[in-house]
Amino acid sequence: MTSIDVTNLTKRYGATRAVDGLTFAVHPGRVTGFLGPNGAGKSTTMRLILGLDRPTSGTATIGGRAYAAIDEPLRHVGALLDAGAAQASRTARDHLRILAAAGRIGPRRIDEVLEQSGIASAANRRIRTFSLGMRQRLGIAAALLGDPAVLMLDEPSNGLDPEGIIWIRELMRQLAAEGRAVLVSSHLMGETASFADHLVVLGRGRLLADTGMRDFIDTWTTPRVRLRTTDDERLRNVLTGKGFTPVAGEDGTWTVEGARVTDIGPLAAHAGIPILELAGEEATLEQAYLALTADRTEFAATRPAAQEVRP
Ligand SMILES: Nc1ncnc2c1ncn2[C@@H]1O[C@H](COP(=O)(O)OP(=O)(O)OP(=O)(O)O)[C@@H](O)[C@H]1O
Repeated sequence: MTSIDVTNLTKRYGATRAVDGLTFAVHPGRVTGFLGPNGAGKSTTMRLILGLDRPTSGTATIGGRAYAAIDEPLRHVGALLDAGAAQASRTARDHLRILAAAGRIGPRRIDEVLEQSGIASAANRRIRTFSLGMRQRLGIAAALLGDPAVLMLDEPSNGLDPEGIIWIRELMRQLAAEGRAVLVSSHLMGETASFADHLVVLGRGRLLADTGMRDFIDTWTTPRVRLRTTDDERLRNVLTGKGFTPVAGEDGTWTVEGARVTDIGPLAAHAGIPILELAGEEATLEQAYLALTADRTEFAATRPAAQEVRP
């Protein structure tokens, strides 16, 4: 089982610390979402892991080895960093053929990954005729070519249509279920929530969070319950008496911050208050992420949406 291990990794570009003392691991068998505002250092970290840039200090290893020390690296690590990098005058098949030959990968894999990426019917077309989504699929096909145990994908949903977004989500879940280590950067919180088990969040090159998805959401959001009753007065009195602050909505419902249905249901039952509706409101990854970045004020400056986050 192969992991990615980043240890005290720092990369300076002149006065900019793109990556600053970063330590985290990407474990096999799960999808790790890699989040952070623009310029947080996600792409730089991926480039350092792939040996495309040299760290100022610290290490990044895959299965305990630096990328440059791995024999036949395409068989161990697949990466999608810049889907625009493929030479536009080549066909998709030729592009993959050249990569396969360089990585000493048998040509049989080419058809498999073309099929798996949904571009088999366009295999003999020149890449210059490809849409952004097709280029993205070709980049993913290239990443899968060596059947690697580790995958690193930078914004893989970029340019994909709704069907493509569902495809990439299912593909990542499948790759993790097969026991691979999958690191995926994204700015799309709804998307990330749909495929990631674990999160690594960066801000200005530093680690802000390294935690399970559920824990992250629970830590950075407050639960909330919405309910409706025929006896508003008693409901308000009972809940206020228990330290809650129910807020009446215009549509006749009440909202209670900091409460779960398991808090409110038994209280109402015990007091004999008729309940017409009782629902917990699921907090989202986006709310949690914005709360985290709002809490660290240096990351909130460019994020007015943070004001919409529940306290
Ligand atoms: N080759 C380079 N030379 C100088 N500065 C660089 C270089 N590459 C990255 N940087 C700087 O390093 C910081 C981190 O950039 P990076 O692209 O890693 O962030 P990111 O989290 O991937 O951002 P985004 O979400 O916008 O892709 C930024 O301030 C960026 O300007």
